[in-house]
Amino acid sequence: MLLMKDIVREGNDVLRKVTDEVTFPLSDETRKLAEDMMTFLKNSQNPELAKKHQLRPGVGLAANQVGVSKAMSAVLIPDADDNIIMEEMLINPKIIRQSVRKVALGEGEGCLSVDRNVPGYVPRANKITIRYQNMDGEVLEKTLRGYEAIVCQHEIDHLNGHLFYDRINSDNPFFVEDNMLILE
Ligand SMILES: CNC(=O)c1cccc(C)c1Nc1nc(N2CCN(c3ccccc3Cl)CC2)nc(N2CSC[C@H]2C(=O)NC)n1
Ligand code: NI
Repeated sequence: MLLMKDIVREGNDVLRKVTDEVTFPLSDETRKLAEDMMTFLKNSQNPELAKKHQLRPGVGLAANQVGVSKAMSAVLIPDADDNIIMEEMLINPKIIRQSVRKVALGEGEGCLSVDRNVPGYVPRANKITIRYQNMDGEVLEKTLRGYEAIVCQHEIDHLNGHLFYDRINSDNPFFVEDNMLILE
């Protein structure tokens, strides 16, 4: 199982490279990695397992965060009652439509590869449509808003070598762009 020691931290070049397209059918190795990434997120959201294995909780994990430069991310988003509202392997994801209107988490963003607090709003499109492939190679499209849109943009950024703080306004980290929504 993946542990925090397997998570690559900022400063490692693999986080700054554009990841390679995933080809189908998935090799056994790639399929297992995808499964391990989703299992990591599940374990990280389970209080007992997170405590036992010292896991930081996350709702998204990109393959280059575990040192594999492939365009795939696991996303596992629960709601306040721990019902899963999104469980998806995003393979070769692309944002094909995005709103002008921006959104940002009021508390800022965290990242499993960044062992420090970087305060500030991370402005992202409030509504996006992504095109991606699932584990069977089927091409799917999904429209996302708010928190789900934020998480998927954070993960797709990873696959393109970006980290969340690249998007924080350096002059004024808490600058609120026109019409920007702040999610508390
Ligand atoms: C610096 N301030 C902050 O971090 C921050 C501070 C406060 C609030 C928020 C909302 C913040 N922001 C933030 N909180 C999260 N979590 C909230 C807790 N949760 C979780 C925790 C426990 C069990 C189950 C779960 Cl589900 C896990 C996810 N996740 C992300 N991000 C940014 S997009 C990718 C995603 C990610 O997975 N990061 C590792 N940001
Ligand atoms: Ni991250």
